[in-house]
Amino acid sequence: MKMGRGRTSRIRRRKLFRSSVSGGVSESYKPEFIELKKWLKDRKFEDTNLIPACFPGTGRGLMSKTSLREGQVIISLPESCLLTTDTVIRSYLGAYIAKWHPPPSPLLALCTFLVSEKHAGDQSLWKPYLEILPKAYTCPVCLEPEVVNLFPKPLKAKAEEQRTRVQEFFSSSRDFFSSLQPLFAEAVESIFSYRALLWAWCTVNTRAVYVKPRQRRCFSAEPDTCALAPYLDLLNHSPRVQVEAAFNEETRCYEIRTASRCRKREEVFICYGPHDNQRLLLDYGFVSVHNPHACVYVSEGWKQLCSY
Ligand SMILES: C[S@@+](CC[C@H](N)C(=O)[O-])C[C@H]1O[C@@H](n2cnc3c(N)ncnc32)[C@H](O)[C@@H]1O
Repeated sequence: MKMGRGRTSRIRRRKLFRSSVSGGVSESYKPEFIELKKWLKDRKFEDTNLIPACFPGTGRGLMSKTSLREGQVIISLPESCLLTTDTVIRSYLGAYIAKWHPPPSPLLALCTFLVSEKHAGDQSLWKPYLEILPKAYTCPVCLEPEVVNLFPKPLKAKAEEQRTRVQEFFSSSRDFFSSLQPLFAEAVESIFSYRALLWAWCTVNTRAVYVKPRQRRCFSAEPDTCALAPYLDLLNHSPRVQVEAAFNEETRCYEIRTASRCRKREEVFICYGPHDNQRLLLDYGFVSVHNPHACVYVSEGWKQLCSY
């Protein structure tokens, strides 16, 4: 192909260069995203700024449709789209939670709802959201012990702690799951398996946004600060961007305002926090290359050696 030398061809080449910098390939044509967009529209959310796309390096994320200014609200998700403990309490699980002693944790309520709705399949009102959730996760708790064994000692210890925590979460929740038997035709043990709970735990752990703590008597004293935010939770992390994210009491929407500019068709990032790579791997199942918060953990032996 002959390359022109005029202004139009320069603009065309610049455009080509830009899209190859981001390298994002739109996924908005996929049936699962078409369904999700319809579901969101029914809940009064229509996105003008972003489209789902797949990016080299970061995988699935959101791409800007137009250029985004500093200070612009990039997404404003209505309360009706959020999955919180309120959603769970209002559901068929509410009565079971209210009568269970000791009161279940807010995390258990969210995980139970996710597993139960996933089990409901086509009957679930949350199906379009559940369909776009990852089928599997890469947090250390999901990795084979042989893989965890290859981690540096401090990370291996944290990964084992995480596995113990999730296993205990499962064993301490089994009686509560048994109490839900009247809701299901199948045995609850086959629905609320360790595998299913692990998937739900990772879903909440890697995707939930922070909301103002609420205190309700039907839940244990653990903080009730997690909300699942469909679509918004497709935003990937970059330690280099700054955003403000919070539930706006006036608009009754969860809003994200960016402090960084973003060009058209680039991946739009948010910052999950100033996390080092150990924290990112433990909490989200990935590490960030060129992470300005990266640090090296040294074990006791090394500390003693360095103090000589
Ligand atoms: C809130 S979700 C973001 C959307 C997610 N990529 C998806 O496809 O559903 C968080 C997960 O995205 C992935 N992720 C986020 N930021 C990333 C990054 N900078 N590089 C690689 N993976 C990332 C990790 O798997 C993380 O657990």
